[in-house]
Amino acid sequence: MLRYLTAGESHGPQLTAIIEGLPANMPVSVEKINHQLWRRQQGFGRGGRMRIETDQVQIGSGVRFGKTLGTPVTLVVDNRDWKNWQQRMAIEGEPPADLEVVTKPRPGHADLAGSLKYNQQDIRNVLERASARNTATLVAIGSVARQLLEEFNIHVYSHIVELGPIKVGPVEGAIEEIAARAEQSQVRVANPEKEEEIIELIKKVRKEGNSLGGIFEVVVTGVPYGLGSYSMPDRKLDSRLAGALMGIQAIKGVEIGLGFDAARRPGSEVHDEIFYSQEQGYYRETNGAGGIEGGISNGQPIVVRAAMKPIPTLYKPLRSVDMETKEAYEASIERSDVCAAPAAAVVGEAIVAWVIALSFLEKFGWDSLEEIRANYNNFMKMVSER
Ligand SMILES: Cc1cc2nc3c(=O)[nH]c(=O)nc-3n(C[C@H](O)[C@H](O)[C@H](O)COP(=O)(O)O)c2cc1C
Ligand SMILES: C=C(O[C@@H]1CC(C(=O)O)=C[C@@H](OP(=O)(O)O)[C@H]1O)C(=O)O
Repeated sequence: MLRYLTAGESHGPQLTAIIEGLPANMPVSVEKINHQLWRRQQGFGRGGRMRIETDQVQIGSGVRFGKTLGTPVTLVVDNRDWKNWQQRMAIEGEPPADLEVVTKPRPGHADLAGSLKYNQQDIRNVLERASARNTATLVAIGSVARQLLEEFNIHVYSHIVELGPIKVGPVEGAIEEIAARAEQSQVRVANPEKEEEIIELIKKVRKEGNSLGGIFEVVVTGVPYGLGSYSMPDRKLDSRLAGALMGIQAIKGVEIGLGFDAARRPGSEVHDEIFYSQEQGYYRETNGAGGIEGGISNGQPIVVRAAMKPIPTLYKPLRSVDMETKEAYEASIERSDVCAAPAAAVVGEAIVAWVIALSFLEKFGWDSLEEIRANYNNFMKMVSER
């Protein structure tokens, strides 16, 4: 089974991920991982921390001469901010006498529930891991998954479809072109006319001490029939995608294909009719299902959207209560993102790539790239003959 674990605090020395279950002989490029890490750090609306960090991965195991060994792969990303936190985040010793203990929970963050659950008097012990800093490790593991998928011509793209109240609107072209335009945009939108409006909105919201969320879409092309299964809920490709996307900080909703809109339409305007031709085999003219029927990929592009709530740390804070004094307070904020939806889209791509790779290996085997390729080619032939 392909699986991963991540570890690391936001202001600790480093973030670590271990991937287990990758096939042997698969190319892994550090440069490609670093490129994905760089993409996650972009996007208008981010705060001061992104000027400190320049995320770079180090591979500590499982790869030799650029190829996997079939053994666990360790990925490490250093926190450059660590040097500013060494006393406050020391691994050993006593807390410094002047340590500022965090006792003021922010609505919308893990602060209150986390400090009660883990019996922490210092909310820093909660927020350090609840923070989305560790989405860097998700992008790193997702980038490795992507490199496996690329071997089979499977590609993952994303763009922002809504940001706060602004709908990007219909965007023209094939997904590759849409994603290429989004890649050039400071807010990952494929409609350049909307970019300025969105940037102005983020500036205004920042000035007001407020924050914004957004909705991003991830599309995967080249996915063969047969990933996932209807046989058990946890094997359904859609349930896996929804769970994985919901695992990203601040994601509050996931839609596959038409998603919530499917519930508002009659069946004739939802389901994708089936056609057959000698050249194409079975094909569809629509993709309301978003590439998944009965929990199984149906050969169409996978289309999934996720909704991110606004950032909880506000420069003009919401009302809360100091957990030590029980008094109402309005906290002062050091720094925060105002909008991180474009970054979340890159994390979304990564985690979607991970789920597709996991389901791909489940279908075609785990041990070596050559064996997987033979199984894949055989299955594709079987499908083309039906
Ligand atoms: C890429 C990214 C960046 C984020 N940046 C911040 C931030 O700067 N400040 C903040 O309060 N929350 C930020 N968040 C959101 C919080 O991490 C998140 O709301 C919090 O962990 C609570 O989890 P929940 O929203 O899933 O309930 C960010 C989320 C993502 C995905
Ligand atoms: C560090 C990252 O995002 C952080 C996510 C985050 C949060 O509360 O989730 C809070 C901020 O961290 P800090 O308190 O250090 O400014 C963001 O910068 C990152 O994306 O790499």
